[in-house]
Amino acid sequence: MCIGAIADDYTGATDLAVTLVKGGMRVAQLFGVPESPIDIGAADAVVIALKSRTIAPPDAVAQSLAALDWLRARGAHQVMFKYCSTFDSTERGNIGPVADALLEALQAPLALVCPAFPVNRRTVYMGHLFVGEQLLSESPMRDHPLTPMRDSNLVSLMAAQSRHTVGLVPHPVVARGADEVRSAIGKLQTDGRRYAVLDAIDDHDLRTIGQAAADHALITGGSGIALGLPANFGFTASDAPPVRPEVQGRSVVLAGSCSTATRAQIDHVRDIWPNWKIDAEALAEGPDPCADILAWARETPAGSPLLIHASDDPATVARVQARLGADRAGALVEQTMARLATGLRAAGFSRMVVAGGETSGAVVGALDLPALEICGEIDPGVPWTRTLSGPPMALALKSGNFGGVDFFDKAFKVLA
Ligand SMILES: Nc1ncnc2c1ncn2[C@@H]1O[C@H](COP(=O)(O)OP(=O)(O)O)[C@@H](O)[C@H]1O
Ligand SMILES: O=C(O)[C@@H](O)C(=O)COP(=O)(O)O
Repeated sequence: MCIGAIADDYTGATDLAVTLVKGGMRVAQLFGVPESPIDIGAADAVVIALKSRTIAPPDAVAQSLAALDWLRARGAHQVMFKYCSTFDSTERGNIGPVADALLEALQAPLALVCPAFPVNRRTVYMGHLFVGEQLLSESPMRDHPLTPMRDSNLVSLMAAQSRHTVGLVPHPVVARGADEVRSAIGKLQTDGRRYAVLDAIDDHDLRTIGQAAADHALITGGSGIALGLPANFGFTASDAPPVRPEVQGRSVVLAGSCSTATRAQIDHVRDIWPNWKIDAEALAEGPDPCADILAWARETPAGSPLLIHASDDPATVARVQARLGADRAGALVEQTMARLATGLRAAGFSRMVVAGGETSGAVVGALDLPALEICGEIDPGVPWTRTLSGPPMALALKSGNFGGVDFFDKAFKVLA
């Protein structure tokens, strides 16, 4: 195994997996650390997806170290810790604590920090993370239900979460190529820094950084930083046609993401597709709406995909959270989505798009899927996947802010 990756959520894991597949690698994507022997075939890279982004930091560290042990026991040459391209985290973590634990376990002198993903307009300049034209802290990510991002400076964000010191390799150095990057990293190391934030504003920068990181034991970042990694192991970009999951059945979108992109995608189909809006606040009082929603789904004519969503605008989410608490509100919606997913699968909905990282974690957990095969990409960072066990299903786990406005429609058209 050339690369062993640990992703802090399920959508992020498929995002990384498809990047490595496009780089020419055979990739196995697993959910959680396997508890029993699992066949990873001739995988060049294994991505272990955890749902560790917003859990208590000690739990995130323990799960990540267990994943690291599993990957190292199978010969992983280089380890990547994948987190969100918008650095989704809180002051207590979990990016810093997990990175620290991995750094120490691997006895790595320093690890790179680079969430840039330019194709989805996440760039890093002078250590500051931008989403499109806006600083992260001025983007809609400042109102994320679980990880509101109110600072854009990756050096200070990482320093606040980590026990170690953090330096910067600024863009003018990255633009001068891999040798300059290596030497800047060496200087930071000599100064006692254990993390280097790297600027990257386009894919060329990311390939430079990947090249400079060839002998690093640990790399941390978004999927963008993985663009340059397969080449270090002799892989060349795949020109194989995208695999289409050949799965028959009805189509449904389950959306628990309240991100701007998902809300626009919902608006795009809401007047066309049969849809059901889950009232997050009402979930606390009951009754459980799942039976009614499943009956509605079964009775709705099969001609169109269905949309089931809890997504709301920031002001409404804030009101619900003020009443229920952010964690409880999130958990109630996630548990509802999880129950719906199993009921929908049983009712023949075997083509499913799930919008939202935490939501995807809850759904995949309920469907009890140990692994997925990565198929063709729908929009950057979001592939179709196919189940490898149990009833055949095509699943697309969509990061909240990924995908064009017509993503839902486009996803099912690809399968038609
Ligand atoms: N109406 C709502 N009110 C409060 N929380 C909500 C609502 N709808 C969804 N949520 C929660 O918001 C969180 C969204 O996170 P996630 O699924 O990771 O989406 P994203 O990928 O956009 O970050 C989930 O925990 C979800 O259950
Ligand atoms: O890096 C990214 O932006 C994604 O791969 C990702 O991790 C997104 O997380 P969610 O928006 O919570 O799905």
